[in-house]
Amino acid sequence: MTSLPPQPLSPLDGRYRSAVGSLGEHLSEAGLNRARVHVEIEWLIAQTDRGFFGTSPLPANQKAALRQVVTDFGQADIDELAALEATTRHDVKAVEYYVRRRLDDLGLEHIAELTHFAATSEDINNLSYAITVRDAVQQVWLPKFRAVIAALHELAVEHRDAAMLSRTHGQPATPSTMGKELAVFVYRLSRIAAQVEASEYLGKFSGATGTFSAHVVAAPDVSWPSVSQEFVESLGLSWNPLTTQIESHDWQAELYSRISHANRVLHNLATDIWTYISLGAFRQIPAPGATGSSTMPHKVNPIRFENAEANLELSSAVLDSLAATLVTSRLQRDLTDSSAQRNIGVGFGHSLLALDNIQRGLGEIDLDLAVLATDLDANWEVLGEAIQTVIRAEVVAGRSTIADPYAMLKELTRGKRVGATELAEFVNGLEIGDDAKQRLLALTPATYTGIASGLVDRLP
Ligand SMILES: O=C(O)C[C@H](Nc1ncnc2c1ncn2[C@@H]1O[C@H](COP(=O)(O)O)[C@@H](O)[C@H]1O)C(=O)O
Repeated sequence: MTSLPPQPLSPLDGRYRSAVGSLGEHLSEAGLNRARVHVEIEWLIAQTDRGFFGTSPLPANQKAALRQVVTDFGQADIDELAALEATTRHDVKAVEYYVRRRLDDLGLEHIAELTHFAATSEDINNLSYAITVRDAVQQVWLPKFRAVIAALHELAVEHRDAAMLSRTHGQPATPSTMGKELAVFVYRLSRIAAQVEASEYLGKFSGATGTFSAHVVAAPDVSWPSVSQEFVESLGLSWNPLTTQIESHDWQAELYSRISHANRVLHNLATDIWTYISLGAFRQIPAPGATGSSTMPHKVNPIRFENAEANLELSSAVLDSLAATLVTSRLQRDLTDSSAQRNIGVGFGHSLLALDNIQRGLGEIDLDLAVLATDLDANWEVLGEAIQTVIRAEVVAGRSTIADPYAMLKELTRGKRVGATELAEFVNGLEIGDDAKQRLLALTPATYTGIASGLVDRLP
């Protein structure tokens, strides 16, 4: 047997590439390296702008040329960095040498020694991760998450009045509407979206052990904490003033826990929709040319929701692991964070893939109102709650002397099938006020939905 050409080990880079490829712009090794080059170049510009060590601010065309190194970053640069790293065996040192070469190309050798000046690798790495994770969240993950919420919101509004039998413990319970049940998820997911939106992205820039030691010994008169703060903030990040060698990664733990929480709520949604499909409440719209089962030709399987379920679990496994491991680093640093952070894209990728499947799945289902109506009509006993509650109110109001209405309704309905006629007879025989009796006689399982429809309108 001949060996296969090199193959991706992760399905995210294989069969699912088209659904998650946009994350690679930020959370890939190349995305990280481009951000590192960006940070190194901005640090060069920040230093010369401040005239450190007798330098002058670079003219606009030279700044533009330096920044173009970042905007033009492509395959040749990826390869060059890989070749450099093969020698240095240190990824950030490779970036430094790459930037120095670009300074040579641009005739800026006189500032070469300011490349990576006073910086430790983590100064570059933590800012690069903060930038790439921020951009991945804001430009890719959140828009997809918001699109799923919007699709769900639309379905909730469309089905706001679609009465359905509820099932608590899987058993028939007080009816609701499909719109209200979907609105619950819209509300939950929207809260998490707002939390993710408000996430903080922290950065440190303070040298090998967070003490500015190299900085101070080279330039004792500079207010280095201010320079550090200004530099970190100029990259659109929040400044972390007090760290060891590494940024402490608490913001990452917070963010990954939030995404993982979103995954779990989405998992709840996926399994609920799966169950509604299984009960016949939602019909699946067959895709032309698609096959459900290789042997049972009649089948349309809920594969979108099943795929989402699996990928949400995988995403949370990775993100939970990152959230746990990243907050510990022995003494002033160990390198476990570096190795663990390589998998941030894996965590986001599985979540994004799940979102894509949920979005597509939501577009391929149709509510079957006839099935909902049949289901409701087969379960009149759910009105037992309505009747016993109305009797209680009548007793308190002095219009009834019925003793223990709950027990009375339990006797009539518990574990039994009770039809419309039997219930009407029962209500007619009750000693309660006429108003209450008429209200109960008018009630059907399909109208016993309280203010479920109106609750949908309360969605923000
Ligand atoms: O500024 C410094 O470099 C200071 C140095 N600490 C380090 N900080 C950041 N990166 C470092 C550090 N040490 C190694 N490396 C390089 O990290 C890379 C680890 O590879 P991987 O496990 O694949 O993530 C891999 O490229 C390693 O070479 C220290 O001694 O405190």
